[in-house]
Amino acid sequence: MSMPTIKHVRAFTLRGGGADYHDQGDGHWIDDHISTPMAKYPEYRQSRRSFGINVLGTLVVEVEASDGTVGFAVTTGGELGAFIVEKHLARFIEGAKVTDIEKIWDQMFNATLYYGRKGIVLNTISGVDLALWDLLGKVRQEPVHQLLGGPVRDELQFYATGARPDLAKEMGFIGGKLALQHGPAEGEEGLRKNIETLATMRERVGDDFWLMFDCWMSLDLNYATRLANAASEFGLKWIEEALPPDDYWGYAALRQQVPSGMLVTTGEHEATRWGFRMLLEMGCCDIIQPDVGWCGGITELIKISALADAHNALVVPHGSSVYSYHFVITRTNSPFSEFLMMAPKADQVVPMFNPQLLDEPIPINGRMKASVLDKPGFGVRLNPECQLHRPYDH
Ligand SMILES: C[C@H](O)[C@H](O)[C@@H](O)[C@@H](O)C(=O)O
Ligand SMILES: [Mg+2]
Repeated sequence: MSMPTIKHVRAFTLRGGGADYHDQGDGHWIDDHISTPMAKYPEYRQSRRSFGINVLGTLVVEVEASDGTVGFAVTTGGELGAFIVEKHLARFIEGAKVTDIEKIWDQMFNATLYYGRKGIVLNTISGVDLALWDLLGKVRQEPVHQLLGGPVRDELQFYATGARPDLAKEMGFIGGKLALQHGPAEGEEGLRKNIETLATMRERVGDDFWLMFDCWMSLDLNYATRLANAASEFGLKWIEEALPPDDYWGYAALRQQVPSGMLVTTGEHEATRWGFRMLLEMGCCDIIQPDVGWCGGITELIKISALADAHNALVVPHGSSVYSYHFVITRTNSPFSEFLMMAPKADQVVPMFNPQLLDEPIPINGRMKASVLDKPGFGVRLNPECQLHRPYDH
């Protein structure tokens, strides 16, 4: 069966929310005194935008096939990613068949090995890979989940990340993940405030609703251990990304030191099968949380997930909208998903990559039927009202 070839790949940038979901305006919970590795500097403690969490913006990758079919994807990457696509990766994409996804990935990864391996380069490779899966699905008129082997369950269930786990419970989510607001630089007073927040939420949600802390790489081993022990009294289900991503040794120690039954999770800033092999083989965590738009795309996440399965680890991808939903629904070791509450007060369910993706599905009562995903590719369209900018061409 002859398959179309890829005629063009184009890279655009977009600002304002979307895939770079930290790129929000004032008054948003996601930028309200969240603990980060920069919080040791008081001038960078109140707002993550102050130190540049949103400098990259969204990268839009578009691939057009010889039969006129167009696939696309969005991820975090902006102008840096656009440069890498147009000036470097395009040569491996244009002229290839729409089915050459593995080969294109291998060439993109090995050709950028001298300056890539993780971070913006893997974000960019992920964006291309997601666009290629979208294109293949559209050419074959099949949803991506069907290309991956099909659903293993009838619906997805979600926990919600945001400032209001109490409202998330009312909306039908299975749990609520709080962004930790105080780190080591704020001493015992900060630790007490963290626990007070957890205690208040536990009081509101009762005993059977998951509560988690997301520490966004901001702690040290001692603080994380003390936080976990203090939080145990209020049934903290997991402590997420407590340490910097490269501190595999610290994670391995933390996992031995947290109270019995508390889970240690990490991985959203890790990339490739090799990075996750380190996390798994060093016993760093119980759940890995790759972001499919940052770890290498669907093509790499398939490999990461199989490795995790062999280690009896769960794979719960970091919130990445449809790009992870189509994956999670097909994996037995991905029993639930994250949904990032992008409404400024975390008081209503809005599409995660708002406003960039039209037809982006949202959880209803904390769940999403697999049938909602039964549209070709990832089943979303780029919002034509979003002003695309193409900073480079080739
Ligand atoms: C809520 C966290 O601080 C981050 O903003 C979020 O992007 C990520 O860590 C998550 O797990 O959702
Ligand atoms: Mg996280």
